[in-house]
Amino acid sequence: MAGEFTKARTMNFPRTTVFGHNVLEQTADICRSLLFGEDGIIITGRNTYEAAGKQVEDLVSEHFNVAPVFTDGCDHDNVEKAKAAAKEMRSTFILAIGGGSKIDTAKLVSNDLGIPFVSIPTSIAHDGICSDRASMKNEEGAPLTIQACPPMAVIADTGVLVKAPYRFLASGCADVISNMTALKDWDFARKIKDEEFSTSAYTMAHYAAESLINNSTLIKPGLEESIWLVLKPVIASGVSMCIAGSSRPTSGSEHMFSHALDLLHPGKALHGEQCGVGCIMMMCLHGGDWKQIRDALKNIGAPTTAAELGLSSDDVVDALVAANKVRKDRFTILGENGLTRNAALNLARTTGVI
Ligand SMILES: NC(=O)C1=CN([C@@H]2O[C@H](COP(=O)(O)OP(=O)(O)OC[C@H]3O[C@@H](n4cnc5c(N)ncnc54)[C@H](OP(=O)(O)O)[C@@H]3O)[C@@H](O)[C@H]2O)C=CC1
Ligand SMILES: O=C(CO)COP(=O)(O)O
Ligand SMILES: [Zn+2]
Repeated sequence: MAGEFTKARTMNFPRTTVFGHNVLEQTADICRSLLFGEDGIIITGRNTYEAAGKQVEDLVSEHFNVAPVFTDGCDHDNVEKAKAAAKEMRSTFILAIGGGSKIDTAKLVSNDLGIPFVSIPTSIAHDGICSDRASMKNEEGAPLTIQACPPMAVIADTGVLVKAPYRFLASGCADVISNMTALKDWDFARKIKDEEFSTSAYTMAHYAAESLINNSTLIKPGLEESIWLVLKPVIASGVSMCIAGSSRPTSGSEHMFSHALDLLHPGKALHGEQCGVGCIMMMCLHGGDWKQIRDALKNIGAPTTAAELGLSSDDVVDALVAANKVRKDRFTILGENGLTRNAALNLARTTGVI
């Protein structure tokens, strides 16, 4: 006889996602349609205020009373600073205008204070612009991923994004392409460990990565059309995490390699760039088409070698050996014991990473 049915899930998604040319101009209307109260804060940075923050402030101030709060990276002090400003302003909403650090700060403030936020990216260096997960640094500077709120709305203006340094876009593409090995790891963990699995999250994350691989020759610097091609997969990748209720569809052994690099050799390369190179190597371990991953990254202009990441051969081998210890509860192709130094060296050499 079947047991009692006990399954239950909550999925939180962005309610409105607007992207394309000049969509920034819709910000006030979107805030009004979401029935935001009168007062709000803008979490932004010095560069990103210039790139879009000031424009948004001007656009919404006819209807709302908003004040910018300038933050740096997403850490405890910056989150507390933004929280204090939101409380002082009796803020009923937050506009996060910037890269991942500003959007992640807003996710945490929104979660802690129970007020909605709008994600207005000025660059797309990874797939966190519309996900419900925030990445912050702990007191030792080590990265920490926290379940938080997804944005109530995403407003991604291709005219703004095309002006950001191209390196960010290439990194964002690499982060999404790296879903390919995260998904193989997830399938592997389902088979070996009977891990909970979501076909819908899998399919969405896979579509996102495949679409960027297929369009890789069309993604170029200075082209608004390229941003357009990248946005939907990036959003889909974020939504796949909201469906799964974890980063499982988008973060596997390749992300563990990147997290290991952040711990051992911080600040050398961007998150997505590291995940892309990790994906080449982990795809080889899975026995998959790693050359397809490498070629797509090359077409886009993302790094495919240690040297392009600013790393030595030893740095890469160290991170490969450490990768399985980064998140022990996430089973991947690296297994429980990880790679030996020799195996790591062979893998990095075989794939031309070193
Ligand atoms: N939530 C998630 O899933 C993930 C989150 N992360 C987190 O995201 C953060 C990194 O995010 P990332 O997006 O790389 O960038 P950041 O928010 O750190 O921004 C990087 C730099 O780029 C500048 N910048 C951004 N947009 C523009 C623009 N249009 N023109 C000129 N300069 C610009 C920023 O300026 P300014 O100083 O004004 O902000 C900043 O100096 C880290 O905190 C990391 O931990 C990483 C991976 C996944
Ligand atoms: O970067 C992510 C997805 O691209 C999130 O992954 P983590 O949960 O490993 O931080
Ligand atoms: Zn990532």
